[in-house]
Amino acid sequence: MTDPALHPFVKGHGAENDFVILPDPENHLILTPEEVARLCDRRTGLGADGILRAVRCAADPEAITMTDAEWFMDYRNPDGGLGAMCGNGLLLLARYLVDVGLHRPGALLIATRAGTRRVHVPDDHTGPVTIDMGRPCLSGAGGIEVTAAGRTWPAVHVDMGNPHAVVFLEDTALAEDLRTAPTVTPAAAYPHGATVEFVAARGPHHLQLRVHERGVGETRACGTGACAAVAAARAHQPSPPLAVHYAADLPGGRLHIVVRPSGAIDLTGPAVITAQGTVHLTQPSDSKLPMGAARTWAQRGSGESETGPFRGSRAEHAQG
Ligand SMILES: N[C@H](CCC[C@H](N)C(=O)O)C(=O)O
Repeated sequence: MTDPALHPFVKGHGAENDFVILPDPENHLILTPEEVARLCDRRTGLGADGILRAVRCAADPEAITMTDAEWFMDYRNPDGGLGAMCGNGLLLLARYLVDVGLHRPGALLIATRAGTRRVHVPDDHTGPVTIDMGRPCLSGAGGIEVTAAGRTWPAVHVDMGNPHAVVFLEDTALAEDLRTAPTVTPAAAYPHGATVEFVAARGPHHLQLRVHERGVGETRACGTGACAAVAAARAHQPSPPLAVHYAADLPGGRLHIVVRPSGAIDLTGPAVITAQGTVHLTQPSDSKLPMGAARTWAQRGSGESETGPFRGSRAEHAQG
């Protein structure tokens, strides 16, 4: 008899920005803020910069009316808050869906609270993944300031589907200790908080970043943050006649940003699955999935599963 509170999970990261994926195709799980905080705790839980619940849009009456995507990324911050959009998380979720045969490699649409994003996943299970992140929005509050380590700097507001305040420094070390959240003013401009990027230019198309993420803390990398930094760096430039490639170096690794003539931004980065298993959920799902149903990682690529929760062949999901 399986414990109904046990649920399959997959762990992974993009440039060391790490996440727990909870497959929940039929939208059964009830994730409370307390459950999310416990799962993300690096001692009492699995440890992560966020939770990605993967839900078939067909199982969410609201989602199915708003998107052509087959899957919805329900992103949660470790403080228990809902997240609208997560670049590194979306890279990882797309890799997971392709690697376990739930979607064919190539282009796939994934719905988020910030809208639907088109993702490209190579069929080699290891190469970098790319997201069309859409156009950044720099309009909105002016006079943004960020205070950290007792110093205050002007900042550029960028919306990537989630809010960012970007500070340019000679050296990112000047931000000093980011274990305390920077203060962003005016507070009214960010009623639900903001992710703060500290950026140093290392070349005309090469940025170095440190990021303090809303609801998380300082992370090793931030996909939407890297895009926001590039958008802020180009705040006074017109869209380029040809695509422009930026390298964004973060403590956890390099992300690649391409600014297209349309003004839309592509994010390309690594997506590495590191573990799978089962986890005890204190809010047991009413899932019908017997524990043994967890699609094993070893089955990836076959597309066939006798027991997986997402039964069916790769061909069946090919229409996805
Ligand atoms: N925690 C932030 C989002 C950061 C997402 C970051 N991990 C990324 O890769 O984009 C928020 O609540 O807006």
